[in-house]
Amino acid sequence: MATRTDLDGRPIKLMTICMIGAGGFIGSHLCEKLMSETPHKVLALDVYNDKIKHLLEPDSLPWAGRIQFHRLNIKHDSRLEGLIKMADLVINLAAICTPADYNTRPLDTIYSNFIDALPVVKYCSENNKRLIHFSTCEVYGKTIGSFLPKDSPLRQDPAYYVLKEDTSPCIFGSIEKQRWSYACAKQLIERLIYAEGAENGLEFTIVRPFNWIGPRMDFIPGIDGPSEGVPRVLACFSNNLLRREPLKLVDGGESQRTFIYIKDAIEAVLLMIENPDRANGHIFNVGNPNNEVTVRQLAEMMTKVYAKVSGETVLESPTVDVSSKEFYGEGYDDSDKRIPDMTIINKQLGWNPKTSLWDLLESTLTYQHRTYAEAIKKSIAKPSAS
Ligand SMILES: NC(=O)c1ccc[n+]([C@@H]2O[C@H](COP(=O)([O-])OP(=O)(O)OC[C@H]3O[C@@H](n4cnc5c(N)ncnc54)[C@H](O)[C@@H]3O)[C@@H](O)[C@H]2O)c1
Ligand SMILES: O=c1ccn([C@@H]2O[C@H](COP(=O)(O)OP(=O)(O)O[C@H]3OC[C@@H](O)[C@H](O)[C@H]3O)[C@@H](O)[C@H]2O)c(=O)[nH]1
Repeated sequence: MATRTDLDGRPIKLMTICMIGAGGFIGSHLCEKLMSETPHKVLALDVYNDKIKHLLEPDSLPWAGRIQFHRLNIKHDSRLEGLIKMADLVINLAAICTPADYNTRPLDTIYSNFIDALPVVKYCSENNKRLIHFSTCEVYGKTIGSFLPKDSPLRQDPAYYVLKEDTSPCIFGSIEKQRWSYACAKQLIERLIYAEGAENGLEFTIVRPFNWIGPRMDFIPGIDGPSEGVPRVLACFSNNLLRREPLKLVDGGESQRTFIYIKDAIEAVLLMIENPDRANGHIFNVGNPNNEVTVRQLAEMMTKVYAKVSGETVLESPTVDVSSKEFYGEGYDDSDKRIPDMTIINKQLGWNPKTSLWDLLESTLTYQHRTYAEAIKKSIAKPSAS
């Protein structure tokens, strides 16, 4: 391999990366990228490894020996500190991060996103290890604009809705709206990491992903996850399309999101990994401001794209309205709109997202159809005994 250089033309040093939560959606794509395009070594830690099995076996893979899986739960495993000590860089992705859990399992959500991350931060700080920690765009909560009257012209002013790392406030709902248990726990761990940087010199980067989507996200209920489970919206809508059921629009599908293709986002993470001088001490929004839709528009686009890639007709009523109380239960609330400001990541890393929403849905739904259509047909033909 030719000498690889960073953004400032310096040779990139070979690293051993301790990746916690490597078996999840983002972790699987990051491991794939690191194995296929870099010479770095990965200590992959997770409770599961199904999504990275293709990188671990067989032994003849070109990167054999560069990725090592350690099955462990960071809640209670004394191997954690030793593995962190072996690494040059720690990336923490481990978390409960599906909205259906925030209001129904608030304790697990807070423990997972705050308490369980504490030893990781502490071991990094004590052992002088660089940390890239995955936070979330949810730390911004609701936009300032959402509190203005519906007909206020200020709602059109980006100052009232674009989310900026260094100036936007974090606006959550009341305590009984347990939806915010996740965002609040993530905010506190961000503050703790920032304080470790300020007081003890911890070298850190905080990533705030804005709805990264693509293949291997979450699970399809009843196929590779629990039948009653509620994954994030991409998997919910994929499941509905695969089963020829109407897509469920929570509270009218009026919330707005910007979706980014996982492969674009992973490019940004690789730049952070390999350009520590430009990434350390920063919090980065990583999203695609050009791909904004309401959830209703997302449902309509996914319906069209799925018809194209599967060759199936569209249902007469492709969507159905459902209340958030019915879908998620008591204590659900929502972020109204999420547009990332890209100034900081652009300036520090020169990164920009590339893939349009239509294109990313086309490749993702092609994957969903290829991976799940047969299994769904079989499960429908042979309903489980009850
Ligand atoms: N995907 C997104 O759009 C998005 C958006 C915002 C924030 N994030 C953040 O990015 C990170 C990764 O998200 P993802 O989408 O890959 O989620 P994911 O659920 O697919 O991955 C998380 C992984 O962490 C593992 N994990 C959880 N608790 C663990 C523990 N105690 N010990 C060991 N492993 C544990 C899980 O088994 C899972 O494989 C999370 O911190 C999440 O909050 C993701
Ligand atoms: O079937 C569904 C599922 C979801 N939705 C709606 O679709 C929107 C997006 O829902 P998602 O499940 O993808 O999750 P959210 O965007 O609300 O939160 C996510 O944001 C960033 C991360 O930290 C987490 O991965 C998650 O909290 C929400 O408004 C939700 O109410 C539906 O209308 N129907």
